[in-house]
Amino acid sequence: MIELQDLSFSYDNSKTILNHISLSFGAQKQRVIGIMGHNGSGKSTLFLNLVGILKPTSGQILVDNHPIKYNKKGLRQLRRKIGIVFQDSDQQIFYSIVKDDVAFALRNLKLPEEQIEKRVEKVLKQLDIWPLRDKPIQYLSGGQKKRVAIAGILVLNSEWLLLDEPTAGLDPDGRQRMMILIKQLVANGQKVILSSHDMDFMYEACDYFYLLGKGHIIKEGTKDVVFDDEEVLKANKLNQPWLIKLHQKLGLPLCNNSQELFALRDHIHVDNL
Ligand SMILES: Nc1ncnc2c1ncn2[C@@H]1O[C@H](COP(=O)(O)OP(=O)(O)OP(=O)(O)O)[C@@H](O)[C@H]1O
Repeated sequence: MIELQDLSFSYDNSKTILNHISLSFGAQKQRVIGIMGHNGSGKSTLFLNLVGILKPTSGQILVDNHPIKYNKKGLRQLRRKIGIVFQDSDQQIFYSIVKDDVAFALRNLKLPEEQIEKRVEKVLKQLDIWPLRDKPIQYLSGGQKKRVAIAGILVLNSEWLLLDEPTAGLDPDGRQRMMILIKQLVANGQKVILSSHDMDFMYEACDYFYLLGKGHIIKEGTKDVVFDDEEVLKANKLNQPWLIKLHQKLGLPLCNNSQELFALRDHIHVDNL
């Protein structure tokens, strides 16, 4: 469990980005947690606090009941527990060749080379980038780079994965692959925290949500609770997911995804269309 206790953060003293936030990720056995908020609401800042790159101005973060330690050893332990995939893949790609980049963190951990090769191969195949293994990273597309960045974190097999805008810049196929990957991670027992402006993606991928605005958690809950109020979403520059709109405006059952909705087609009747 990751617990934020009265956490505040500001980059300089002029503006508080996160303001006395207390919450527990994973307390209710959620597997995929969505952080929503408009541009500049502090989602990435929150993620950077969770992985110890930024340190709270006040308050603290506990991981499995232990406060984060900001020394070298403490941060190394934290990285094995919580992995982050940044919004901008270039921020976390170091090596020039795909397979070396993905192996980087494992080599730092001084694992046996044979084990490293096996883990790298498994992850590259899982993400469908095995054929790119010997390619220099600078020749990859944005979507391919994103997958390399994800691979570099997946090999660590951390309990928690933070995905900051994982669908940004991806085509519909890449978006669909990302959804499948999240489901695979959950099936593998891992937990995910993700942020995105793609409300339809968030709706389908996540089982619990936090809406961040003006430094506070404005709303939290399951999809039926958090997407219920269109005005609150609008005020935070977010759209209602289309499945919620169909439910609210046409009285259709609230479905978790399009397949669930289409499976109902013989049983639903829409008046006044
Ligand atoms: N390194 C920094 N120094 C000073 N201010 C920063 C820094 N990084 C971010 N900020 C400010 O902190 C606020 C929150 O930014 P952050 O990137 O966390 O928001 P976000 O919700 O992730 O936004 P987006 O949806 O655009 O990715 C913004 O006002 C931003 O300008």
